[in-house]
Amino acid sequence: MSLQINAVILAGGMARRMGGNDKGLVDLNGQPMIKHAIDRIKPQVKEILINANRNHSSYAEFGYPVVSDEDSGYLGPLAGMITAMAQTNADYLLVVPCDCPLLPTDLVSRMLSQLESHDADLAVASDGKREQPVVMLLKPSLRDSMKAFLDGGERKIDFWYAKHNCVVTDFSDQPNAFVNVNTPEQKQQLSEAIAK
Ligand SMILES: Nc1nc2c(ncn2[C@@H]2O[C@H](COP(=O)(O)OP(=O)(O)OP(=O)(O)O)[C@@H](O)[C@H]2O)c(=O)[nH]1
Repeated sequence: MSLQINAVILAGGMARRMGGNDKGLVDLNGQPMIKHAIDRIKPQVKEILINANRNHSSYAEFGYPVVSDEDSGYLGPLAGMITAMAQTNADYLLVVPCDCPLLPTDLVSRMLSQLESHDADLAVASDGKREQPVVMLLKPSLRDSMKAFLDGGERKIDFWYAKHNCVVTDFSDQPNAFVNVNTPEQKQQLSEAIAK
């Protein structure tokens, strides 16, 4: 029996460094930022969920369900994850942010293979220098633990996964895969690099 893997694309942040403009909808080389992530992830998963806290009708135009954080307090990415984990019936949930337009096309296969070979609960991606805490493959059954962590006032994702059986999947062979866009200047730089 093949495993079902679904994805949530997190677009629920305030995007303060982008001047408050909704980062997932900001144009990058002719497409909304989130569309680049969707195109990378779509072939790798069965279903996609978009997690956004504003502009729902714009996000709905991509053709996937859109959900807001259960708690509307902008509690950070973990809030989006627990919302998505409650709504999925998949074996594993892939979590990615909306602001990484160059995500690996072999993200799921490599994380899953490592996760299974280590009998781990979750895999987190690394670019070889840093772990990428908002790029994870995890079991939805971890939701209770994540919710308790968040309810306890904690926000740091790496502190949460350090409590679990976690493997780090190395993507240092794709050094730009997790380039992320937080500011208008970074958007301009990436736009020029993609266009070359
Ligand atoms: N659901 C949800 N996602 C969030 C929240 N805060 C950040 N994220 C998402 O987590 C990822 C990383 O977010 P950041 O870039 O650190 O935060 P941001 O709010 O988008 O941007 P800044 O305000 O500039 O820090 C992005 O995909 C965000 O959309 C939140 O409160 N809820």
